[in-house]
Amino acid sequence: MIEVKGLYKGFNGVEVLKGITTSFEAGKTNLIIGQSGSGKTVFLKSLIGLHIPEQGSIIFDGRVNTEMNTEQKRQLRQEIGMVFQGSALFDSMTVEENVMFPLKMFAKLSKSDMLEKANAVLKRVDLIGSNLKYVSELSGGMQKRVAIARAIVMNPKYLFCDEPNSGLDPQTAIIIDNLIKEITEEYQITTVINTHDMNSVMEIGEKIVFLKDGVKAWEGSNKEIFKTDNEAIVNFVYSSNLFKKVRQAYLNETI
Ligand SMILES: Nc1ncnc2c1ncn2[C@@H]1O[C@H](COP(=O)(O)OP(=O)(O)OP(=O)(O)O)[C@@H](O)[C@H]1O
Repeated sequence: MIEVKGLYKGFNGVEVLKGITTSFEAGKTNLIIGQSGSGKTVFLKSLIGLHIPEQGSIIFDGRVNTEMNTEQKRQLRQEIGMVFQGSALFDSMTVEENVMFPLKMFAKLSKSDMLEKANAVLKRVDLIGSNLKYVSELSGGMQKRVAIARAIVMNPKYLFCDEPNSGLDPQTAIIIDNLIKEITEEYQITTVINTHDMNSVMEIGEKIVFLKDGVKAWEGSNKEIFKTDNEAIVNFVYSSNLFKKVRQAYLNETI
């Protein structure tokens, strides 16, 4: 579980995050949504430790970020898996080498133990048989699977995903979303996903934090989004006519 308390972060005197308080439970897919420029990336980077907040705290299963020593921070970094926008894989490496990369960097394992772990996660993401292919030979959806396999190979407690299904067709995007959701539940990972995708919100948004101008304007689940009368979130999510109709049908109990 990650608890966030009164988080402030700004740049050159301009506040971007303005006192965010929320929490993200283990085993759940937690989503951060909001308009462009609302502070989602700054928030995600603050959670990962790439930005140092001016005020507030981030508590990782009881460990307060501001109270950790160097060794504790190093330990925490090893418990974090990341899936970046665009996958951020190494083109010059095979699938297997990409997945083993974190193990080579952080774990003292024999080649055969690394291979065993890589194969286990590649199996989990349905990529067995692609071990020796180069990233450039894979489709976008397969590349995301490799990125997910690499993110979970160290058995992370926390998984951060930045726009994990950007650039994918809607069907593949939902498959990738559901894969992340299943893995999150299976391994009881605390997963936080930064997304623009309303399908993801509806499909896997077990907890949604909606940011507006650096402030948490709403939080709740995908089911609650249908019922809420919070104007900010309704206007954001139901900006399309289709979603407006779906919401109305849900409220009228015709779906
Ligand atoms: N390193 C930085 N230095 C200065 N300003 C920054 C920096 N990073 C982000 N900002 C500013 O913080 C604000 C929020 O940016 P952020 O990237 O978090 O938005 P976002 O919600 O992720 O947007 P998008 O959906 O377009 O990715 C923007 O006004 C941006 O210019």
